[in-house]
Amino acid sequence: MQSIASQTLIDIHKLNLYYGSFQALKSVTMDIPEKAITAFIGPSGCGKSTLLRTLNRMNDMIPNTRIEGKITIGGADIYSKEVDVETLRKKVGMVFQQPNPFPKSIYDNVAYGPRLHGIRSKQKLDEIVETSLRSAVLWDEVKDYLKRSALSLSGGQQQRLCIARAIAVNPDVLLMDEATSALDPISTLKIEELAQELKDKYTIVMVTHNMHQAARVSNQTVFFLNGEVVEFSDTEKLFSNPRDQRTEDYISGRFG
Ligand SMILES: Nc1ncnc2c1ncn2[C@@H]1O[C@H](COP(=O)(O)OP(=O)(O)OP(=O)(O)O)[C@@H](O)[C@H]1O
Repeated sequence: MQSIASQTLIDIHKLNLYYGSFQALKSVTMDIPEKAITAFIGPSGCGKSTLLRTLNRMNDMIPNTRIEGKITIGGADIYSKEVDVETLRKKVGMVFQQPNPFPKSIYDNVAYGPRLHGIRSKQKLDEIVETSLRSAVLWDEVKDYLKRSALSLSGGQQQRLCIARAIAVNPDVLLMDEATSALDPISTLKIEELAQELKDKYTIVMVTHNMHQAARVSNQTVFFLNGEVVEFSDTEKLFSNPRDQRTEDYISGRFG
């Protein structure tokens, strides 16, 4: 992927995160550019998902979690007391490893967020549902079945529905936590292509176990080890000419 020069949207500064007495993130500092795909890679347990969860405060839901340091998104401190977490999560949507549509119709899944945020007009909701499903490249497959249960869709379709549901509330950021690891290769490819399209409008941060996916899809890659950032580079550079020996060992398959 060619890197694109763009502005920082997410600024993480000296972030420490503790689960009880265990320190899972150690002085993590990075600038994540807007409208690009940033991938987090590293061996199991290195803190990728933990860091991703801090970006929309999903870690608030985990007991005994404590953080130090600062994260700003678009200049606003997301851990400040004034922040309304629901509003933050609207702006910073998330897609998980297992597709998790609600046991509702396809339409109601996408309309859920907009309704929650006060949109009542049927015409407006129809419009949002169509646009979101089109953006998630699912519209053509489901347009005649919008009343059907979301659970009747295939895993790959369900994941695209979850992306449509996240898009429907007009976020700035999309977090993807191993969003393709439960999918077959063709569905995976579709999500990767979709991410490429979505990055023109959204800032995407993805955790992936699959280095090839990071290399194929992302503009920037961050390599983590034991809760620390080892290297943050343009993806092409990180995979072709890593700065750190540990990155080289990891990408060449010597561990992890
Ligand atoms: N809820 C929790 N309570 C206690 N420790 C946790 C919790 N969640 C994660 N950890 C620990 O924090 C460390 C980082 O975990 P995290 O899930 O962020 O890693 P990861 O790089 O995403 O791993 P994986 O690739 O296996 O998903 C691990 O040692 C993990 O055991």
